[in-house]
Amino acid sequence: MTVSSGCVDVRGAVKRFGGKEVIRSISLQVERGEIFGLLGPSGSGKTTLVKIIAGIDEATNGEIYLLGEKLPKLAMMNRIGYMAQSDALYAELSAKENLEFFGALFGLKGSKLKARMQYVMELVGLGGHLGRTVSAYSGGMKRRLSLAVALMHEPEVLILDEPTVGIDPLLRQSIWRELEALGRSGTTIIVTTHVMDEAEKCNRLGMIREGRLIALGTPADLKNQTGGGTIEEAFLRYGGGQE
Ligand SMILES: Nc1ncnc2c1ncn2[C@@H]1O[C@H](COP(=O)(O)OP(=O)(O)OP(=O)(O)O)[C@@H](O)[C@H]1O
Repeated sequence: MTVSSGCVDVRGAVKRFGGKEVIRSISLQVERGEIFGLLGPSGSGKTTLVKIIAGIDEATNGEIYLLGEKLPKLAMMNRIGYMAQSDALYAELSAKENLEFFGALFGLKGSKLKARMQYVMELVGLGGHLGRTVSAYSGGMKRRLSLAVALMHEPEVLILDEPTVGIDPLLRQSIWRELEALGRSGTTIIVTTHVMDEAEKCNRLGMIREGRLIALGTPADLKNQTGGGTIEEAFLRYGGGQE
């Protein structure tokens, strides 16, 4: 048996939908406690790749290891927090009921469940809105609640698909501070974005275009290698622009 290196180890991942190859042999490793950003234009394959890493979708070819285990593996779901691009919440229930439901799925109950609910809601700036029905939440509040849900069971690996869309700059900053703190405490974070200032906050970045990984490195390395401009310029230099 091959031993996988890193906390997340993607080896030659390929994904085809029908005849169309949307992930074209991507390999990358993410270390424990790293914040790894996937940057790329709309339709480049970011969501498809993170779904494969989260074990929600299966690669057509290639191997994915998470925390040393080869995917797919059902037991890994307890160790992963996944926040999808569209919010998977029960609109007719309150935030508290949503958190209780998802918490229960991960075996949380009693005082632990309650404490965790309070903690994650404070973290995303929704401390005062536990009792409110989700249908009365704004788009940004739903995003924040989705993040709170993903954090409920203290996952070792957190996979976030465009977590800050629709969230105002101030709260976005505070969420990023929390992500950085989670990273420092050992949580591994994979985040997709097309916001350049968020890309700057990642420890390392993978730039994706048309299903291919076109560059991989720290934001500073990627900028230096392309003449010291911005991340956006680096992305274009690596050939990341839209056709
Ligand atoms: N279930 C599916 N069936 C067929 N094609 C799909 C499916 N899911 C994704 N695709 C295609 O795969 C490609 C990559 O899509 P994906 O959603 O991964 O891109 P993305 O980089 O996350 O884009 P965005 O930033 O807009 O979310 C697109 O061409 C998309 O149409």
